[in-house]
Amino acid sequence: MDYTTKIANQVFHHLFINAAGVYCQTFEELEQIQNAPCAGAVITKSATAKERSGNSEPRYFENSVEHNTINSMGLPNLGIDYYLNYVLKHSLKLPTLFSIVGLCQKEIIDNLKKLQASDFSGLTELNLSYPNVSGKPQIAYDFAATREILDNVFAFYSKPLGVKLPPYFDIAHFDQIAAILNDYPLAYVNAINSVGNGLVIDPETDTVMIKPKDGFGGLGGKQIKATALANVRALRQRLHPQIKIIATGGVTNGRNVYDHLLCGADLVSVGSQLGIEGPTVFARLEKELEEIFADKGITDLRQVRGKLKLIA
Ligand SMILES: O=C1NC(=O)NC(C(=O)O)N1
Repeated sequence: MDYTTKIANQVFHHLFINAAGVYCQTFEELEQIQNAPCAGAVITKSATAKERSGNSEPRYFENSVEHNTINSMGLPNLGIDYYLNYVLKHSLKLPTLFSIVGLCQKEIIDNLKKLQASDFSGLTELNLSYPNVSGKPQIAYDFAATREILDNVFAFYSKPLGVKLPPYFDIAHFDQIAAILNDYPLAYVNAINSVGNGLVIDPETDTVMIKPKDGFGGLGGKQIKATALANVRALRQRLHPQIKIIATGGVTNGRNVYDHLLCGADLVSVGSQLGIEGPTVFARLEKELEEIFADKGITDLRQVRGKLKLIA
C-alpha cells in the first residue's frame, strides 16, 4: 500500500506517529521512534518554556492485559530548548513534529515566538488539552479562550501549525469547536488527547492507582476507542478539507487503525499501546492493517478514508 500523505510541507510514507508524551521525553526515546520500522513521523513531548519535573509518583499505570492506561504526568519535560536542540541538531530520518504547551497564554505565545524565530521548519502541534495540571482547566473546553489564543497565535505564527484537542461529548460542542477551528489556517487537528479525569482502583487494596489529584487522571487505550472514533468522525465532517486530521486514541490493533481511516484520519498516532508494547507496535499495526486491505481488495487509501457507511 502507498501510504504517502502530505500535511502542509511534510510528506509521510507511513501512517504512524507516536502520541506526544509517549516515547519522546529524551533524545534516546525520540531516536527509538525515528528508527522504528513503519513509523511515519515523530513528535516531541509537549514542551514548556522551562524544564518541569511534573506531578508526584505514582503518576502512570498501564493494564497491559486490558490495553488501558491512566496518567497524571503533569507535563514533565526537558524544556523547549532541549527539544529545539534535538530537531535542529540532528539529521532526522522522519518528519519530526514539535509539541508545544503553556500553562498560561503568555507561555504559549513566548514558546511559539521562539519557534517562529528558529530554523525549525516542520509541523508544530499546540497542545490545548493537557488534563493533568491541577487548577488548570483544559483550554480547549473554554471556547472563548481557544479563539483568543488562536487569534494571538496566528497574528504572528507563519509556520504550519496543528492543535491537539481533548475529547468532546456533545454534538453542540463538535459544532462549536469546528466553527472556531475553521476560522484559522490550521495545517491539522490531532484528536483526541486522553479522556480527562478518569479514576482507576486497585482491587487488592481499595486504593487509587495514581497519587496526583487523588487518583484522577487521563484515560488512554482500548477504553477510549469509541470516543476517539466519534471525535475524528465529527471533526472530519465539520472541518474544512484542507485541515488534516491526525487520529489518536484507542489504537491497539490494525482494525482500530482501519476504523480511524473510515472516520477520516490522515495519519494515526499511537500512545498507550506504544507505551505498553514498545516501538515494534507500528510494524504490527501496519501488518494487521495490510491483512484487512487484502481481505477487502483495497489497493488505495482513497477507498477507505472517510468512507464510513451509515444505515439508510
Ligand atoms: O496532554 C497531556 N495528556 C496526558 O494524558 N498527559 C500529559 C501530562 O500529564 O503531561 N499531557
